[in-house]
Amino acid sequence: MHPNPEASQRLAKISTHLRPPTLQMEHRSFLGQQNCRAKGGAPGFKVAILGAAGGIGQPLSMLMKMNPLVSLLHLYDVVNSPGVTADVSHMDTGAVVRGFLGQPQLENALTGMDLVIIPAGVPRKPGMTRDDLFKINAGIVTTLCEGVAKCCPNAIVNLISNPVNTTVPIAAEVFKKAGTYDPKRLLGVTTLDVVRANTFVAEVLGIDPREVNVPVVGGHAGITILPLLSQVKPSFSFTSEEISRLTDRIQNGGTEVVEAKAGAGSATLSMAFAAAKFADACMRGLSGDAGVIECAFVASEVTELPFFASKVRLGRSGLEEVCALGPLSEYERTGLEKAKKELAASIHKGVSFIRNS
Ligand SMILES: NC(=O)c1ccc[n+]([C@@H]2O[C@H](COP(=O)([O-])OP(=O)(O)OC[C@H]3O[C@@H](n4cnc5c(N)ncnc54)[C@H](O)[C@@H]3O)[C@@H](O)[C@H]2O)c1
Ligand SMILES: O=C(O)C[C@H](O)C(=O)O
Repeated sequence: MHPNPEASQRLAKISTHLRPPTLQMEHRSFLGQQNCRAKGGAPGFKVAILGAAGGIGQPLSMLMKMNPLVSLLHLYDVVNSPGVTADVSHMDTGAVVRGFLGQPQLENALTGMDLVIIPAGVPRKPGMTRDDLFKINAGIVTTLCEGVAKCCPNAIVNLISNPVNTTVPIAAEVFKKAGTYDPKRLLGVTTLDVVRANTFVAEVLGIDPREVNVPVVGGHAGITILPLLSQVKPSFSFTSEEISRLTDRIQNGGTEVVEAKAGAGSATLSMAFAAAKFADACMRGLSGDAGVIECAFVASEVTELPFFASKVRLGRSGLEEVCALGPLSEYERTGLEKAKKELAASIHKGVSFIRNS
């Protein structure tokens, strides 16, 4: 007999209350039903991750579950989302987690969402360019964006799937076709380029990377990734040798990871970190925070190209302002011309993929 029968009774009550229903809840949430935890209706954003069981998707799911701005987290994938959902849902943070598996559950995954983050698609292997992913990922992004247009046309979309320079124009065309396109709500995620640039520059300056801010403009592939080292904060005068070495490393940061992973994929952890940072900025903007500035690949009039990555201001309606490039060095002006040529072809490829389909 327990020395304190009252405490023993209370404990028994708590443990029967906790264990079996928790398991039932995980199961029920997979049927798209209301999760018990949702009944309080905590204020916050409803976020879906499409491709949640992948290399990026899993750590990103964890990071979004940790974000206090998220009240409901929908994890969708065509494989393995039940396991990721069960795992992440046990974290004792505020967001309610629901899982969705396979195409028949895509609409339930998307309905009511404020923010949709898309890291679905195949990653590179050594020797491949991001453009080599086009054949498979173009179709995946099209299907997912058709779902967004139908089920949550007002959601902000953070598109991660490569090649970003082409998948963003594809998404725009899908939304135009559906009559839901709003350039303020479609953002290609290029935050990893900024994250890398800050880190590599901080190494040279010998300071904490969190104190560094390098705008990275253009696009998200090779020479289209254009770090504006002349605008680095805190300001610093690099030698030409430093500029060329840093630019090369930032442009090839993705390849550095692909080669180091030797066939096991591309950047996942640093990308999840970057995506979580960008999603947080989007939600802060939506909440009405002032002065939220990030770089992203968006519909733009900063150059003659219809899409371009640059600093943008995020606000209550998503993309509130595309910032001008500011003064460029001679080195950056030359880089910009080369970047624009490649970007024009990548954008055209995405637009024609939908218009000729
Ligand atoms: N924007 C960037 O900076 C950046 C950085 C890194 C990677 N990426 C890109 O992100 C993508 C994902 O990379 P990863 O390493 O996570 O790949 P991964 O293969 O580990 O994961 C991709 C996930 O997408 C899922 N998926 C495939 N088709 C789907 C569909 N139709 N609907 C929903 N989910 C689907 C897969 O099941 C898998 O779980 C790649 O295209 C990669 O090139 C972009
Ligand atoms: O390099 C890749 O293929 C993935 C991603 O675009 C990256 O920059 O790490």
